[in-house]
Formats: sequence, structure tokens, C-alpha cells
Amino acid sequence: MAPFATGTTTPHSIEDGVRSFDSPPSDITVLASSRAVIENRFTSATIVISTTTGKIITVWHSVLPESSFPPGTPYKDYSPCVLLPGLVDAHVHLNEPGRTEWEGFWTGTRAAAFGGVTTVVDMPLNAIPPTTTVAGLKEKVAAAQGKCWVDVGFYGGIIPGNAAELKPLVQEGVRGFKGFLIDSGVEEFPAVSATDIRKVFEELQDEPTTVMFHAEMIPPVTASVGDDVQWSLPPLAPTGPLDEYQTFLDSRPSSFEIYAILEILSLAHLAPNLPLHIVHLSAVEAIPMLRKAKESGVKITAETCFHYLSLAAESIKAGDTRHKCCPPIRGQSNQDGLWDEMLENDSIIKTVVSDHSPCTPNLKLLPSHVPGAEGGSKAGCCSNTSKGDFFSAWGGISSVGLGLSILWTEAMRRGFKTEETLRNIERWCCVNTAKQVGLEHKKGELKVGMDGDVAVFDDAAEFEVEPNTMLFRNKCSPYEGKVLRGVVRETWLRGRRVHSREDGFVEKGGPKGELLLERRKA
Ligand SMILES: NC(=O)NC(NC(N)=O)C(=O)[O-]
Ligand SMILES: [Zn+2]
Ligand SMILES: [Zn+2]
Repeated sequence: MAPFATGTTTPHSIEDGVRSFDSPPSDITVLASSRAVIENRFTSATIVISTTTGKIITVWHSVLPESSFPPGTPYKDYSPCVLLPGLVDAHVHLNEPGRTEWEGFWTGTRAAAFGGVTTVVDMPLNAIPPTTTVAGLKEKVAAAQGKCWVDVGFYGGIIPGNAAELKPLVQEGVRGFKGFLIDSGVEEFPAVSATDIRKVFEELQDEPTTVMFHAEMIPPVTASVGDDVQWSLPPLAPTGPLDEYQTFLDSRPSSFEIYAILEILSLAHLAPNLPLHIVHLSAVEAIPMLRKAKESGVKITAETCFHYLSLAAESIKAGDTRHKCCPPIRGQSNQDGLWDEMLENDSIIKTVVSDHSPCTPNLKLLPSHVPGAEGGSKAGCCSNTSKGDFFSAWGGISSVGLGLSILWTEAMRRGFKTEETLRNIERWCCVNTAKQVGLEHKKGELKVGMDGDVAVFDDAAEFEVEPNTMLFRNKCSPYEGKVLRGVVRETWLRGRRVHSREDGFVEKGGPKGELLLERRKA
């Protein structure tokens, strides 16, 4: 039965979960596949999107043939590629204005679109000014206009002394806040103390927002955790060769994450209704205390990153500072522990994000034999003696747009089941990231009423990460040279194709990304 031709809204192929629609057929586009993830079900699907509103207007849990739609309706059956919701990467540093040479809206969002990411949320630091004031947010927004290939939301920043800016930033539509408990790496974004956090909690306790922390902290004195665990507290200063990864890892032990989380939890009672979130959780040892806090009623979640789930300290070569990030990538057993936690029911780790935090290659101080170093040697900013120094190099890993393939590659390497993994990825990278930033009413799921954001994922294909597949501004990433499984064939944003591997970007009319500045409801 042809739904449009007959005017009926209930074709006989309908299964449960199917919605009806009465939209005029002239402004629709149809994507179908025998394999899709729809509301956490692995199913066949036909998705009808209004090109006028950009919203999904109907979803069938079956592949309707093209003949079901009026002649001329744009229609494609992508079988056996998988239709996934466009990913929501809730942790990306787009450093424009001020450090646009590190990353900008144009390049960062093109890299996102290339990899099926249709929403990014921009971190409040590394641009100048940082997003710690309404004026700073306005500068960001002005700089972003007309340059975004995917939709972009903004976080606000928490620094000492800016408590009075926080409510106004909520009003202006920031999607949450981030603060540091350790040096951030940029002087305009200092770390907060317990006194500052108290003020922040007082200010934001009843606001519709999330307060997030970079949870690493240098304990002031010996810290004891409970009765029986005593953490030895190594200094942040190096105790071995500066170009050995282990020296760097030893300088930022798991206890720094534990100590920071204990500090946050000790203050959480001041704002019992305020959702708290730990960004880029690396240390598996911190999980039990987070779980315990959650069980006792603290509203707290955590995210981890593609790199903590796919890279391991044991394989990082001397001087390869492309791997430097904070908190650090830890050992293989830590990586295994993070995966174990994520596969638990009701895990504390709800989301997986990129923490794409790039810089110009010279600031990575890469020795000339490491890929991505060329800019460094040309820039000549550093003496040869500092090449490969993990302590002086910029901390941050570039990977926006590579995440889906990174996760997929790792999950397949671990022998995980295809359908379950795709459903998990939908949860970690779409549904839960959208929820974390208050966008669950329009992003992260392929269902009626949501934005028509779709990633067409070829789970069988492979590609090599090389300059042509890293569209971020600086081609300097630890994934370079790796062969990843899973290729995003097409990316659709609100019912329009933004990018396809075959035809590249749809340049006509320029970028169509919107700035997501509506005020959060919860
Ligand atoms: N200044 C930064 O961008 N820092 C970032 N750096 C990392 N993760 O290494 C972060 O998110 O903390
Ligand atoms: Zn951080
Ligand atoms: Zn970050």
C-alpha cells in the first residue's frame, strides 16, 4: 500500500513503534535501511524527514520501497549500511576567537560532519576570551556565525570570581559549565578552590544546568581514602626522562582523579538537585566512589573519551606527545576496566566524547620522526632539547569526527556483538550526550519530532587516518596512520545531506549548522 498515493497514514507493513503522518509529500526526504538503531532497537527502518522543518515526521520499522512515495520524492535505501542518529559530541574545544590557528568553527565542525557528528558542544576554554562571562559568550557566538557545518552548543566556564556571571550565562543558553581543580594549561582559565565551588553551587543549585569538573587535583598533603587506603602522593614534577611516557603518567596518578572527585563529592550536599558531571574520566579506581555517591542520591554522572577506550600507555613511544592529554591515558588494564564499567547496567559512565583539544603542531614539541611534526620543525619555536618533552607539550588529543570509527574498531577487536555495540554507541554518543546538555528533545534519537540528523555508517568498510580523513585544522593526532573500521558514508543535518564520502561537502549555500542557544529546561 502506498501511504501517500492512498492518503492513508497506516500502511499494512506497519509494526509497533510506527508513527503516522499527514505531511504533504512535496517537502520530504526519505532514508531507509534494513539496519538502523531506532530508540535503542536494532531494526529495519524507513525515516521520513520534513525538509521544511528538518524534523523527523515518520519512522517505520521496515524498509518501505521507493514506490510507496510519490514520484520524485528523494529516497535512498542504504542497506546494509546502518542508520544511526547523528552523534552529539559533548566535549569539543573550538578555539575561536583568539586561538583559531589551533581550531576554528569552520574546520572543527567540518571534521565533525565528516564523521557523522551533527552536534558539538564547545568547551569554555582555549578561545580568547574564554566563555566565563556573557560578553565572552557573545564573542564566541559572533565568531561562530555562518561557519558551522553542524549544530553547535556552548558551555560556560567556572573560574574564581565569576559566580555573578553564571545565572546570566544560563539565561543566554549555555548547555552546562566546566571548572578545573588543577591548572588548565591556559592562564585565562584558572582553577577553582572549594570556596569557589561553594559559591557556584549556591548560585546554580536550582538552575536548569549541569556543573562539570575536570577532576584532577594535587592533594595538598597525604590523603587517606576511607580507613584502609592510603594513597602515596607523587609530585607533579618529573622523576625520570621527560620524553618517556611513563614519567608523565607517574606525574599524574589515579589518586589525583580520586582526590578531586572526593573534593567535589564533599561539597555536593550543598546543591542536591544540581546535576554534576565528571568530564574525561580516565582512572578506573575512581568508579566505586562515584557509584557509591550515586547510590546514596548524589546526582552525578561521568564521561570517558575515545582515547581512554582505545589507546594504552604501554604502546606510547618515547617522545610521541600526540598522546599527551590530561588526565593521562593509563595502562591497558585501566582501559579494560573502563570498558567493563561501561557495559554494566546503569554504569556511572553515561557518555563517550572526543575531548578534541588541538593546538598547532609546534606546541606538541614533536620530534621530527613522529607524523604531524612538520609544522613544528618549520615553526622553530622550541629548542631541540625540548622535543618530545611530555611535560612541556600541550595537553590535548585531536579526534573530533573519528570517534564512531574508533569505538567501533575497538569493540570489534574485543569481539563484541554487532547489534549490541551499535545500540550501546547510540546510547553513549547520541542519546546520553544529548541528555547531558539538555538537548534530548531534539537531538540524539531517530524518532518522530526530533531533528533529522543521521549518520549513514558502513560498519564493514575500513579507512586509514591520514591528512585527508582528519579534517580538523591541524593534522596532528595519535590516530594518524591507524586503519579504522567503520566509515561514515553520509551525514545528514536536519534533513539535509551535509557530507558524503562520495561527493564531499554540499558547499552550495554554505554551512547550515545552527547555534543551539535555547535555554535549558532541565
Ligand atoms: N586546556 C584544555 O583544553 N585542556 C583539555 N586538555 C586535555 N584534556 O588534555 C581538557 O579538557 O582538560
Ligand atoms: Zn579537562
Ligand atoms: Zn577538554
